[in-house]
Amino acid sequence: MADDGFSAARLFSQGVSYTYDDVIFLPGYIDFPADAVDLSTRLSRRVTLSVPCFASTMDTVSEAAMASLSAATVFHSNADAETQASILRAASPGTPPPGSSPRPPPTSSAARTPSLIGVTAAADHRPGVPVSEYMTPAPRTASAAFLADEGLDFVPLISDGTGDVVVDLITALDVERIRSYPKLGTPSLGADGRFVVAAAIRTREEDKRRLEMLVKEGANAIVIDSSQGNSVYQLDMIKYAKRMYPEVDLIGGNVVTVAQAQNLIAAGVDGLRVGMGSGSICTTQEVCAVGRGQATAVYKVAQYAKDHDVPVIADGGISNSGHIVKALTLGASTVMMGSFLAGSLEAPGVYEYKLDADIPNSEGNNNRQILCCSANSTWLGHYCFDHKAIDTVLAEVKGWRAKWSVQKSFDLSAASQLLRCLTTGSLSMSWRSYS
Ligand SMILES: NC(=O)C1=CN([C@@H]2O[C@H](COP(=O)(O)OP(=O)(O)OC[C@H]3O[C@@H](n4cnc5c(N)ncnc54)[C@H](O)[C@@H]3O)[C@@H](O)[C@H]2O)C=CC1
Ligand SMILES: O=c1[nH]c(=O)c2[nH+]cn([C@@H]3O[C@H](COP(=O)(O)O)[C@@H](O)[C@H]3O)c2[nH]1
Repeated sequence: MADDGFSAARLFSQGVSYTYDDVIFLPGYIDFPADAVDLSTRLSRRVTLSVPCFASTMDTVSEAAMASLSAATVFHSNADAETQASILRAASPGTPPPGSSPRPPPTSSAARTPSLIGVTAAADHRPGVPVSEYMTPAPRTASAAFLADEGLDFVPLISDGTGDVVVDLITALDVERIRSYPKLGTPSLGADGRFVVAAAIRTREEDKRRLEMLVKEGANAIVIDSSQGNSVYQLDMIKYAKRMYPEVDLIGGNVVTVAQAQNLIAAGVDGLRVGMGSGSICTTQEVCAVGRGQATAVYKVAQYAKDHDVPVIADGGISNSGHIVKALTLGASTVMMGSFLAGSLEAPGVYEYKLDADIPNSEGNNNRQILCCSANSTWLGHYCFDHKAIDTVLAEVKGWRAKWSVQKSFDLSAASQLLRCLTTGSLSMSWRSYS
């Protein structure tokens, strides 16, 4: 076969560090449909994911709702250990999706474990009337047609063989998502049937207690969260965690060089997180003068780690689907994303809209004003040069809010955000060509 390209081995041995945007791949040959591609991968040695993307350990991105994304999420440690453990607990599949407020379905109270006898819709509720008089008998299937026919916004999911115990609620939104996006409809589930979740710890003494609580809450993997993983503190924590909880996968990092990776792998990590200064808000390269172009870092670490069967997470700097393709092609098993998912419905942060506007000041000149507003219209701040124009500004904001509600009615879920990326075809094409 004619080869007029430049191999990765050659490219990355020139003493130059490349970012994602510095490299581009040559196209291969397509002989398969996009939906034939299996996107499943490994987060770490023993934890598998249905898609190769998951959410960053950041308090603006990863809390319980993000776990309903088909990929995994890493719960941040910017909270006390109890709060973090409760976020992990809330991520069980029995937790209703954000924004929905399903009422408990009627159950028979005679049994010790309540068993399901029917479902009701909000409009049906009649105070003082026994629920059995207006409920619909318990459905066995959750289909879009069933929901529409019955006028319900959710149906309960009943476990097999345990006496009609309700284990989950399937909402109309879930059904719609599964129907439109069959690939992403397959969530990443652990052996216990719960969403795959990981949680972050740091390397201080008090993190040993945090670690214990997170393991008790069923974390599938623990991420030791540091901008520079190759430290005596992290090595000690890895050894401690592996000794105390050998059943839990441990992800170390962050690293960008083979020397760093060597130390962490020797200490026993099951996964490596790669990226120093690659994140959208990262200041490591400016503040600490260390780091590496993310394409080079992923390639170098992944080359070494694959010989030790340690999956690599490419962390940070993903701002388009091409970056995901590049990270995976260069050897990462998954990508970790912060800003890419921060604006989605599942993210805990408030929506913040920044708008530029030309608004006349008292002298009749136009001043550029930058307005910041959260989704519920709480002012986060505004910067205008002429305070007398504030009334005008507020009037403008009113107009914009109308537009925002239209914008918000678009599907901004993290799942669809990812799907748009993963179904572009470029991913499947490159995967097939380069794997
Ligand atoms: N990927 C990236 O490039 C970056 C990520 N971050 C994120 O910011 C957060 C904080 O990261 P870092 O500042 O690196 O946190 P860190 O906790 O790893 O380090 C902070 C400082 O504490 C020291 N330290 C850690 N454990 C210690 C112990 N047991 N005894 C004494 N000293 C100890 C470290 O040596 C370091 O000087 C993390 O969430 C990280 O992911 C921050 C910067 C860059
Ligand atoms: O310099 C930093 N200061 C911070 O406060 C910080 N918080 C997160 N991170 C890192 O950025 C990653 C997410 O990057 P993206 O938004 O580009 O996906 C994350 O996954 C982290 O590796 C930080 N870096």
